[in-house]
Amino acid sequence: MDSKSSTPVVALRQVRKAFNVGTPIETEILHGIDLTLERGEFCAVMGPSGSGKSTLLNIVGLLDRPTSGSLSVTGQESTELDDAALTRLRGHTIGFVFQYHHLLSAFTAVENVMMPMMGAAGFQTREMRERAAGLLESVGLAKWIDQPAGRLSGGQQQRVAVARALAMNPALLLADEPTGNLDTKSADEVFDLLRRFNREHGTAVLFVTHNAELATRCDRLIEVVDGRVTGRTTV
Ligand SMILES: Nc1ncnc2c1ncn2[C@@H]1O[C@H](COP(=O)(O)OP(=O)(O)OP(=O)(O)O)[C@@H](O)[C@H]1O
Repeated sequence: MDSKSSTPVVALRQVRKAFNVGTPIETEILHGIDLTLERGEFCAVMGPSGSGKSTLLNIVGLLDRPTSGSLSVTGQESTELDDAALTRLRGHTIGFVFQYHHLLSAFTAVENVMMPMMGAAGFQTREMRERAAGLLESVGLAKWIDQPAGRLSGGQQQRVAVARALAMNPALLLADEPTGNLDTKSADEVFDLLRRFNREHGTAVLFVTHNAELATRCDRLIEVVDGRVTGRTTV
């Protein structure tokens, strides 16, 4: 293994997060999280409601900063970066899928998948469209690429959201209950897609779920309870 591929995709050391809930009162939500995610690892995150899973994902996704501790993403120490550098690192390294797809419903499926590429330098429109169409084909939506996203079913919309998350071929995919709003069949399909991309491209995945059956199909399961990682189970 060369030194680049042996660098973890994510490494958190003693990460704490407190929120101001009315000056000068602070509530600490994450209490010193240590977590490493290697290239190609597919890790489920479970835990009770309110335990801090989304807060953790927002920090790993560089959407929010830790109050203290260190967080490196693909070897770059995020706490040393300014907001513009964080945005660049996020855009090139991390894809997101949420419980609600957050697509722009008036735009077509292919336009939605092109969006992350539009924000990055160096893509020609034709190249973006071809890549987006290829991704939609790979998630089984070749026939729907020019359909407005708002006219697709819930499962189809979530598959568009997966294709959009993969548009920049991210090293890391953060999925916050991506199947939580879907029927069992669509949930299975979306999970299988994430698993397939993980295996084919070595994309590391943090997959927050309340679904114990899907969690057993991941490489690894961690549990967040009261802002601490408690379980470290290999499934
Ligand atoms: N911006 C904020 N300001 C204050 N408190 C916050 C903020 N964001 C989250 N919290 C609090 O942090 C705690 C953890 O919330 P979080 O959303 O991370 O939990 P979760 O484990 O993802 O829950 P769920 O499974 O219900 O989605 C909650 O008590 C929540 O109210």
